[in-house]
Amino acid sequence: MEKAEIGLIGLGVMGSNLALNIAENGHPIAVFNRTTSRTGTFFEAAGDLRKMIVPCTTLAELADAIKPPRPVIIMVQAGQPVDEQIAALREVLSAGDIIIDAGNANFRDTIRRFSELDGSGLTFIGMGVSGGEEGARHGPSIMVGGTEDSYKRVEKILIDISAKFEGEPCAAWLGTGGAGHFVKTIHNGIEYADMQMIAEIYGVLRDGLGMKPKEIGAVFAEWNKGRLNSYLIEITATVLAADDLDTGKPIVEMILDRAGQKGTGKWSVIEAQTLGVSATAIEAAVSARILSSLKDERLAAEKAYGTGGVSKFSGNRDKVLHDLELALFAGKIAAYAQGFAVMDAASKQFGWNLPMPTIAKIWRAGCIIRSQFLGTLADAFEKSGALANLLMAPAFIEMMKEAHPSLRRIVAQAAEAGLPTPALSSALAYFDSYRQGRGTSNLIQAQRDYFGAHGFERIDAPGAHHGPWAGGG
Ligand SMILES: NC(=O)C1=CN([C@@H]2O[C@H](COP(=O)(O)OP(=O)(O)OC[C@H]3O[C@@H](n4cnc5c(N)ncnc54)[C@H](OP(=O)(O)O)[C@@H]3O)[C@@H](O)[C@H]2O)C=CC1
Ligand SMILES: O=C(CO)[C@H](O)[C@H](O)COP(=O)(O)O
Repeated sequence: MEKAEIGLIGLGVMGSNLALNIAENGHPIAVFNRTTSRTGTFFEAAGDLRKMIVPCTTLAELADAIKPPRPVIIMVQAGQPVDEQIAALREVLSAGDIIIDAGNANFRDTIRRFSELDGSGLTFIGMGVSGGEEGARHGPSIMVGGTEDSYKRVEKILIDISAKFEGEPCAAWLGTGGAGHFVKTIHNGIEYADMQMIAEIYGVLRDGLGMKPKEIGAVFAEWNKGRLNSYLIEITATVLAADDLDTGKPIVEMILDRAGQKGTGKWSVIEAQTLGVSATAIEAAVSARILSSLKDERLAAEKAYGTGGVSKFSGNRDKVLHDLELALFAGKIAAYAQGFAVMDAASKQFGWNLPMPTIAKIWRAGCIIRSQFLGTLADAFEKSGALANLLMAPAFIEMMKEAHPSLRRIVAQAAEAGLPTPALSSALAYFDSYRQGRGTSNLIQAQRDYFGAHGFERIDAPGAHHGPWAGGG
């Protein structure tokens, strides 16, 4: 076989599928994995695609198998392993070659890696990839950060392997430096919020309405035909309908209620706070995963407090179901408004000039949060240009006006019933705070001035002022 066009390190879930995707799209690829037996197993299982794949047992072999200038994708665990692979690649690559980190890197690490590679002659790209195993194999959403020129050098391969939405590729250059990994991080933050709000609605259906998994699955399947149409709603319906092969019981009932997390949700929240952007639904989703991990404490607390006060939902069931659908939709709007506000602030802070309509468009297919809603969102950004907040786009004002009364009823009834809805409640509080022209921070300012002489602004005169308590705090 002629030399490969590209190399890939890391044949785990994502790397192996990306490699097959690249090969299937007609690009010969050289592959390497730390545990070499995995490379052999991968190659054996590649079937007809073997003719497009060069399995390598050392990085020197990998470098030698690729036609210069050599692009090499690193798809390993984020963090130290990426630094180790970059250091090892520097020994075997030469000027003009391109290192592409395609894992879920912290964008601050990506920025550091750009500066560490500066002057080395090597080009670096930090690239977010979403879509899980299936996306990697058949078309992920690809978010590229680096110079536009370096993107151009690998654009053909990335476009070929990406998901397509009505023929449009879901891969794009988004900005310099850490832009691609930042956008992927916020994608995941939104993913956390989407998943948490779906889980909260599942909780209301299970504990508030007493429904069984298959019935709940049918509700989600029905919702998937409407405004909530999305990959996450679709898989929720599928998961709820599935039975455990060992016990024959619904599989969800056999799964421990303790959610894992690898860091991107937490990074979203840290960056939102650092940038001074309110992202309460995402914060609540990360916190909910943290609380979920305290299984033993939660069991002890249930024993201490009992479940007294936890009651069923009342009222007409069809009406409650309709409210739940709209509540989830309203919560989704608030979470996306927050995620895009965080990206807007980061774009300004880091000078990325992030293209919001493009981001919404490349998330319409391939990625975990793909949905019909993202098309509406892309339209809103295209029509409105720069938006202070998605909640101010005319189409979203209309949608939120219709949906927020349902969110209010569901959050209120869930609170009465003793059912936790942290992300939905936070989304509602965010919306109510955002649309409240006269808030309550005047009192906070008065308190701050009282105890710390911090001063406050007056509504009727410019400048800094102190209250009549000055000197007495
Ligand atoms: N799974 C998913 O849905 C998604 C994952 N990602 C990101 O993609 C990246 C890879 O994830 P995924 O494929 O799921 O992970 P896996 O656990 O399936 O595979 C991890 C890979 O990393 C390699 N690796 C781990 N540590 C080292 C090291 N110190 N040096 C060299 N290689 C190492 C492993 O090699 P070995 O076989 O030798 O252990 C293996 O090839 C991560 O950054 C992840 O966050 C991004 C989008 C979706
Ligand atoms: O990037 C992804 C999806 O977009 C990965 O699946 C990621 O692992 C999800 O995050 P976490 O493991 O923290 O739930």
